[in-house]
Order: sequence, then C-alpha cells, then structure tokens
Amino acid sequence: MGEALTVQPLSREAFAPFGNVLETDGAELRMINEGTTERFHALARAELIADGAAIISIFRGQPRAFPYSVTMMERHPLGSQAFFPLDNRPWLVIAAEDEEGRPGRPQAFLADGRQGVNYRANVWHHPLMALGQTSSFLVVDRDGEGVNLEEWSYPAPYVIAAATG
Ligand SMILES: NC(=O)N[C@@H](O)C(=O)O
Ligand code: NI
Repeated sequence: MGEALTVQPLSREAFAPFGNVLETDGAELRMINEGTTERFHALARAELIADGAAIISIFRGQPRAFPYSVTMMERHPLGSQAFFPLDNRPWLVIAAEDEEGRPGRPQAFLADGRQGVNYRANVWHHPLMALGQTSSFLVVDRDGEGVNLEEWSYPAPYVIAAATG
C-alpha cells in the first residue's frame, strides 16, 4: 500500500526549502511601458551551472490518476527548472529535502492555476503532475553539456489518495 502523503496548499513559505513560488501576490511590482504594464519582477533566478543555456519549452502533461503512488524522484544538478501553468488549472508539486544524496520524505503541494514553481538546481522533485485534464506548462530550464538528470527510486511507495489541498 505505502505510507500516505498529505497535500498542503502551495505557499512561498512552505516551498522555500525547494525554490520559489511564481505568483504575483507578494511580488516586487514595477510599473513599466508608460504605466500600461505591471511587471512582477524577478520571481526567481534561473540557475545555469557548467556553462549551460536557459531554454524555454512547453510541456503538455497528461493528468495523473489517483490514488497515486510516488515511487521515484529526480533532480537536475546543473540547473534550475521552472514550471508555470498555461491553462489556469490546479496542479500538483512534489519535492523532497536531500538526505545524504537521496530524497527524503516527499512533500506534496497543491498549486492553483496561477502559481508556478522554480525548483532550485539539485532539488529533488517529482516529474510534472497535471491534474484533471491534459494541461500545458511553460518550462524554463537548462540545456547544455553534462548529465543534468539524476533519478532515485524509493524502496517503498508513498501514496497520495487524492490531490486536494
Ligand atoms: N524530463 C523533463 O524534462 N521533465 C522533468 O525534469 C520534470 O521535472 O518534469
Ligand atoms: Ni525535472
């Protein structure tokens, strides 16, 4: 069966050990373009290690089915990875602290449709988890030389019964 995971609402404070929440609330606001545009400035910084390039992609994710078993986590040692929902639908974010080179207990967060995240480089996370229907996300991460993907399988699954915050 596996140990049950609870899902908490995504917040800057709760997600701070893993990176940034990309949202307008609480962001540094700059009025630009003769006052016609609000710039929510520097929500996060893209980390590019070992001479990589920042690339921008769109991921179109199939919805996950529940109950869902978290059996693995991954991380990108050479760069950060940011996801922002393009369909204004809630989605699930799962991250874990590092414990001597392996992911600790996963922490699950329910993001609303106007929240993205930036995982700092080398932060354990679960691959994209869309909810309910196929959903698209803007993704900013690193391209370049070197191995930028490390995966880890848990000895036993953690189970999320439902994706409710
Ligand atoms: N593989 C890939 O580009 N995506 C994953 O890194 C992910 O976090 O979804
Ligand atoms: Ni990733």
